[in-house]
Amino acid sequence: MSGLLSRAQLEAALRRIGEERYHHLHPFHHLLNGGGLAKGQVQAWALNRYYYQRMIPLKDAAIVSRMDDAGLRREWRQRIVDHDGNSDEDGGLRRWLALTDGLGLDRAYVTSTDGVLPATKFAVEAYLHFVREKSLLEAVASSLTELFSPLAIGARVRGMLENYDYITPEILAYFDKRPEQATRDSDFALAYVLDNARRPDQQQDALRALTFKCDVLWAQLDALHHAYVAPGTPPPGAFRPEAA
Ligand SMILES: O=C(O)c1cc(C(=O)O)c2c(n1)C(=O)C(=O)c1cc(C(=O)O)[nH]c1-2
Repeated sequence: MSGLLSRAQLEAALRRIGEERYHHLHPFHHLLNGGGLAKGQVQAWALNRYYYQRMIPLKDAAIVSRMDDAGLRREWRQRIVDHDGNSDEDGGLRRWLALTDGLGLDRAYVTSTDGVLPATKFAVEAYLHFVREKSLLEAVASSLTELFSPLAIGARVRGMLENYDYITPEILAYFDKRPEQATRDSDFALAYVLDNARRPDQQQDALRALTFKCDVLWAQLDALHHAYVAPGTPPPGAFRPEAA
């Protein structure tokens, strides 16, 4: 059994999980950032990730519904506003659709989610089930991948702008706001986890929750890689890029 970790040790252990398992290490992201993908493969990435984007506010609403404390709910509900906006014209989800529009995908096809890979759906839905079924501490800890997203997003935006002539700053506007929002959100979630994981078993739960979430992100990229890079066999009914 592991003993009780100090705050600093727990934080270091959480950060180590990100260094070892976060999706910036995935080969599909290396291809995406480095210009190694054809346009159809970039479309497949944006189309599949729409499924993740769309689940995030549902996942955060599930977390809010489990919080007894009004102050906590007030803090967490901002995440839902960030994604849903205050009208159809703004919010992260709307900006994600600007990306899929900009890549030439049909809006109705994207929002139907018909072309999304089954494995993407299973991974993303596992995240929603996790935050509903596990403790609030584990649900909050599972959001801590956001500690690592600003660096990953910076490298992605730089790489995509440099390597694909059809990618513009407007198309990638979704990512403009994320680093600041992710830093705010993950600072709050990290303090919550460090304050509330007081027993060794709770600390291990928090570490396992973050590992689980890294797996959710990794599995989405595995699915993309298998379907669209090698061996390149999308399952029946999934999005198929047009021949170049
Ligand atoms: O582009 C990325 O690499 C990336 C990663 C993550 C993440 O680490 O889960 C999120 C996002 N983006 C993101 O845009 C986002 O809104 C978001 C919400 C959450 C969450 O778990 O609550 N993660 C992420």
